[in-house]
This record gives sequence, C-alpha cells and structure tokens, in this order.
Amino acid sequence: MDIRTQKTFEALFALEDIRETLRQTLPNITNSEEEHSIKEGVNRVRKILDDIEKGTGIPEVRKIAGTIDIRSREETHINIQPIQAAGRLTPEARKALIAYGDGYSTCDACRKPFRLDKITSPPIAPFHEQLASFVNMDVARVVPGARRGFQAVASTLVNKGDSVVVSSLAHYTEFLAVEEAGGIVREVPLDEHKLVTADATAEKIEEIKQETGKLPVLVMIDHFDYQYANEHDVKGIAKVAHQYDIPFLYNGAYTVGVRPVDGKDIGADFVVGSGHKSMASPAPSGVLATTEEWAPRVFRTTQMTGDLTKRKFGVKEVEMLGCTLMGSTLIGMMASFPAVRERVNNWEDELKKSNYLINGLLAIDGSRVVSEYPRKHTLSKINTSGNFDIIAQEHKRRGFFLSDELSRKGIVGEFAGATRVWKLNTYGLSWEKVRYVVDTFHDIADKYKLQINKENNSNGNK
Ligand SMILES: Cc1ncc(COP(=O)(O)O)c(C=O)c1O
Repeated sequence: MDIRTQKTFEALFALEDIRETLRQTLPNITNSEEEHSIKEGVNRVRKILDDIEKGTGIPEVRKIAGTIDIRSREETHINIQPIQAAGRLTPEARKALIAYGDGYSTCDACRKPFRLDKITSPPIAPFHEQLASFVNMDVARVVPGARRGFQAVASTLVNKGDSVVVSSLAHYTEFLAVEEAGGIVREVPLDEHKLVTADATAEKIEEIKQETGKLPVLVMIDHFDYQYANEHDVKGIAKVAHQYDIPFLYNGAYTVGVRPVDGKDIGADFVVGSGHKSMASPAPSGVLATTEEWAPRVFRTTQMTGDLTKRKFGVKEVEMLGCTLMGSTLIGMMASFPAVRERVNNWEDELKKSNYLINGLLAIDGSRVVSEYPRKHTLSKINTSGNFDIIAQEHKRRGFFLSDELSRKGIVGEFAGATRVWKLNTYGLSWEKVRYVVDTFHDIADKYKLQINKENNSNGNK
C-alpha cells in the first residue's frame, strides 16, 4: 500500500473518530464553544483529505496522526532499522488495534468448549487452520511471541537434566525456555562460514550421547540467525535429528511471514514464528505449529479438578494456559494475515533489493559484509570500520556523523553512533527507496572523499 493510500486511510479513520464523538455528544451539547471545537475538528480532517488529494497534506496529516498513535518515522523517513521492518503493522492491523482494544472483545461469541481457537466470530478458529496450512503443518496456535512457542515445547519435552541442542547463534529466549524446563543447552559450533551444518549437529549429538549416556530430547535451530541472518541448513539438520529419533523445532522468527515456509518439507516437528518480528502484527504475538503426532502432547488439555469443588476446566490447554492472545493483538495479527500471506511471494524481489543495497555499500572502498554473501535475507550485518569509521575518528561528532548525514537525507534506523559493525534491513522498502539509500551513502562517501568503485560494486569480500 503506498503512503498516500495509507495516509488517506488514517485520516478517514481520524474522521470516523471525530464523527463518533459528534454522534455521542451532539444531543447533549448545550455549550456552543464545545460544538464549535468539534466542527472545527471535522473541518480540519476534511482539509487534510483535500490536501492528500492534492499531494500536499503530509505535514498536516502528521499533526493529526500523532493523536491516533501513528509513528512519524515511516511517513517522513526511510527506516532501515534491523529488527522492526517485517513487524510493521498494516493499516488494517492499526484499525484492529483500536476497534479491538478491549482485552475480551474477542470473547463475545465464546461458546462451549470455551477456548480461544474455537471461536468462530470473529473467525479465530478458521484463522488457526489458515496459520497451520500457511507453514504446511497440521495444527497451530497463536502464542505471545516466538519465545512462548519455545517455552511450550521445552516445557512439554524437557525434563530436569535433559540436553537440548541449539545453534551457537541461538536466540537467548531458546536458552531461557530450556532453563525454565530444567534442561541443559548444548551449542553446535559454527563452521568457517558462520553456519551450523548437519554434520556438526550429528557430532554434537554423538558427543552428548558419549558424555551423558543419553540422547538430547530436542534439536532447536534458527533458520536465519539474529546475528548475521545467515541461512542454516535446517532441512539437513532436521534429517539428522530424526535419524536419532529426536524431535526438531524450526525457529522461523526471521522467516514465517516474510518468505514461504514449508514445515513438512523441512521435516519440522514444531514450527515457531514471531508475529511482531515478521508477520506485521502487534506485540507480543507469534505462532506455534506442529504435526498431528505432536499436537496431543504439546497442546494437551488439563486433567486438574478443584479438590474442594471438584470443578473441571474442560478443554483448556495446559501449555497455552487456556487462552493466549486476546483482543487487539490477535485481531491485529488476523487483520494483517491476508497481506502477509501474499507478501511471502515477493521474497525473491526483496532479496534482489537487499543485494542491491549491500552491493552499493560494498562499492565504497573499505566496506565489508559480515553476513554471508550474496545475501539470502534482507537483514544484514556490515563492517564500515574501513571507511565511515575512519572519518568518524576525525569528525567533531565522532561516530554520530554518519547518523547525522543519513537523517539529514531522511534515512533513519541505523544504530546511532555505530560506524564500525552494524545491522540494517531493507525489508518492505520500494526499489525507489533502496536506490535512494544507496545514492545517499555514495553522496556521503563523495563528500568525505572516500573511494567508490561504481563499476565493481559486487565485491563480496568478508
Ligand atoms: C532468532 C530469534 N528467535 C526468537 C526471537 C524471539 O522472538 P519473540 O520476540 O517473538 O519472542 C527473536 C527475537 O528477536 C529472534 O531474533
């Protein structure tokens, strides 16, 4: 959706808000000053809509947008922030946030068997089915963040002292989930390309078996890690895990919602995704999907009864603590889902843009890409200690000079002050914006007399 359409949508929404206030207040208005100010508000929104039509309205929109919690960064800037890109909400999700802000607003039509994933109005039950088929698994639940997916699986499978195999680039939340269950994390070392391989995973499993006399109870690997966004051989690793009869958890925090994910093809027993990282959804949200085989264990229902009252709690799922996401978090996720389901098909183009930008940076003498290259993700880590950081040493603003230069040109999101090793993300930026970012970096390089090799901008040296 282009910015103009989005603005129109937002202004319409603000207008709707004012209309609602009018509807509620008008019959009681005795105070002509109040009436006047409401009418003035309506006129202001009308003017914004006119301005948008003429293409002149953005600053005015920002004023009113502030009142309905619209962030100004995406309206007036190009944001290359590394972890926010694919979690940014669609206008539909923004609308859902307000409409379903009340926590139990999803529960009006909750009928027997009284569980979130069984509610059909709004269509939460079909959404769960769509989520499962989106990642080609059998059963799915929404969870408050990928970390709660790890937690549910670890709590189900891991007993005190059990080993769990993770990558040595695993996210800290995987460690916490295992720790909480009483398990011990064992990391697979990286190879020289900073990748986790199937062979290294097999060696680690053998090592654990030798040392403890027991096999690990779970292998949990990030498809793309959070450090470099390098792609790890999840399919090969799942195969190894299964050769030992160990279940495999696929961490798709950086994939589910941005590129196609086929859990069955990968050989995953569990697929975990993050709504606020990669599914244009409000935080905290995520998905845990599994197979028919594992669903009865990880989504087991309670056996508890009240000792005095003999109450039973029906089909409430233990690991989900009954129900998980409610209100606007869930409806926001659902509102973005049609767009998310569609956008995964654009992944190849997203990768072209990512590589275009990285190549543009590599063309500046002294740049290096720390992530694997060519890029297989839109998140990348780069090293500019050989160019921008040298300028920073002499500059009166030190490391902040680069952020100053970028934000002067409307580019934000890099870690302010970081001119050595830093991350950026191109996800969702149009070609026009990506080209503009590259041109801006080149302009800054020119200004500070750095060498640019425009013909040879595919230098991928590490
Ligand atoms: C690789 C990876 N896994 C898991 C997580 C946790 O995701 P969530 O915030 O949805 O719990 C993150 C968050 O940054 C991550 O980078």
